[in-house]
Amino acid sequence: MTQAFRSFLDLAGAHRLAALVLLSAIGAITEGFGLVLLVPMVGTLTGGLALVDLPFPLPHWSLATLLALFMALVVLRSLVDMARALSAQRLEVAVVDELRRRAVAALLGAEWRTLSTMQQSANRALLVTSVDRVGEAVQHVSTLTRALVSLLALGLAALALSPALAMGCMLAGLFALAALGGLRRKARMLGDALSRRYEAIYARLEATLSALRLVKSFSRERAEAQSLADEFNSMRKAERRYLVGTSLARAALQSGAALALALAVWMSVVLWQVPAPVLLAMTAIAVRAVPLVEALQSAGQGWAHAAPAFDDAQRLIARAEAVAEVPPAGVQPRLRRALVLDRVTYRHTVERAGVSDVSFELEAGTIAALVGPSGSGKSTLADLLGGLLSPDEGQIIVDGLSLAGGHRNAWRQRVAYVQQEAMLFGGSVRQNLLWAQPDASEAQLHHALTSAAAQFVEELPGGLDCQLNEGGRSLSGGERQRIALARALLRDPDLLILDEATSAVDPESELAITSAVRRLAGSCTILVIGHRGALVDSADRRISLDSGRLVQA
Ligand SMILES: Nc1ncnc2c1ncn2[C@@H]1O[C@H](COP(=O)(O)OP(=O)(O)OP(=O)(O)O)[C@@H](O)[C@H]1O
Repeated sequence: MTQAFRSFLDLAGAHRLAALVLLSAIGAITEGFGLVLLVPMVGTLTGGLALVDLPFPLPHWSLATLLALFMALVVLRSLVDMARALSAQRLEVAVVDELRRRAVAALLGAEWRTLSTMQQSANRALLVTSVDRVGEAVQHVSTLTRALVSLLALGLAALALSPALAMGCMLAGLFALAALGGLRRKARMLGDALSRRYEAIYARLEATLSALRLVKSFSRERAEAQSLADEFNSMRKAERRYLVGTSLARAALQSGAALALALAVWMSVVLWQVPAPVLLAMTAIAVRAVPLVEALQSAGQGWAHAAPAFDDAQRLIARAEAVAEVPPAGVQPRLRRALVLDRVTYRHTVERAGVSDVSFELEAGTIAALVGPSGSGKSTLADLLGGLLSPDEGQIIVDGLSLAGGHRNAWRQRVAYVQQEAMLFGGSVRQNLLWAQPDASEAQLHHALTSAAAQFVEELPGGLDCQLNEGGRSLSGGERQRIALARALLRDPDLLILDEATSAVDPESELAITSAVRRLAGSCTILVIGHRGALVDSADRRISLDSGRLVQA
């Protein structure tokens, strides 16, 4: 059993699979029974019933009774078919939703160390496109189930009517499916290639759309449009190659089936003198079976083509779960005395240290400026202090409590972070603020805005309810930074990390923010990362890094 099929079984749940198989079986039995009924019907019509010699007794019902029974079977079958289609759809939704839920939960629960190195465009491709392809794969499993069960029922009906003929037809069908196995394997390869194409398209799209300003100012519109078109073309080619495979299989099966049917009719009439009512019912069974064999082949190819999406999703889940964070500890660290770094070393890669052997103590309620040249390890140190990263060596201690295991995760709830590229969400200013503190009162929102020198919000159309577009791009960089600061303040943090948080504001706003931040000193410990400016100058002390090492504390 392949890995993809194992994950399908795991996600589908036994009761949903059982419902699907049961409904397919009822549908198939009804159909098989209806086809067998053709024998007494045709026999009654032609008067040839006496010639029919079957291993089971045939009912001598009137034509009206037979037709009524036939009708009842057709109605029953269409109702069962409807229920089966609904059950297949429920199965698809359940598998897709569960897979997406697991992937999102695994991603969000993973350590920042791994998350920060993942290619997020590949994750986006996976969560949107691959998961949809998983939906297709599930549809193929439903089709396979229905086709297999129907063929089984038709096979039994055929065996009951004419064992020799039935065996011959079954062998021909099996031979055809085996001969087309290569196309199923090819579909799997093409499915893998398609996954890679989707990842490339997402990466390309994301690069272009997030750099539109750059694209326009460098007059790269045509070149970007061309490279996007090239990506889409290679995806279309991958899709077309798969389509060629399925069309080829259908054509081969149809031609093979016509030949097999002609041969079977000839042998039945000339060699075995099969009575006309039986021959007619057998032909009806064969005519019904051929599209089912086709469905089996095309669903097999479809499954093989879509199954790599299952593997991709499971790979992501396994990778993220392998680095799952320890859940937050029950005891939440609080910073009321001191935050201590004790010989802390963090390596981004084996040969690349972010910070090395750093030790200092930060007194609670003070403002510290973390300075140093570009690449000296400031952001790495901020991520360590904020509980996003854990040291490879040494430890970080908050009021005597080491931030190891679940304590580091719990500590993050006491930290607020404002980064240089202030990240706002599409929606109102109010929604952006409440995101950090959902139960904040109106007064708290206004107070946070005032503390962050962001009173300009009151002047925006709608004030707090002013709608921002994606990423808050309808505001200037400085305005975004001040709203981001207000959002951070709403968390009432023990540690506030300001990573170049005033880089985009004008001198007047910087002074306003600096005095607001100074007012916070005492109630909150503040780490200001930057090179220069009023905020850095206002700090109580400077912690200076160079090449990941402490040069002043
Ligand atoms: N994900 C990563 N993988 C590998 N190396 C990394 C990674 N992130 C940072 N580094 C390296 O770690 C070192 C410290 O980087 P860091 O971002 O902490 O510096 P910084 O002082 O904040 O720089 P800047 O002022 O330019 O933002 C640099 O040499 C950087 O190239």
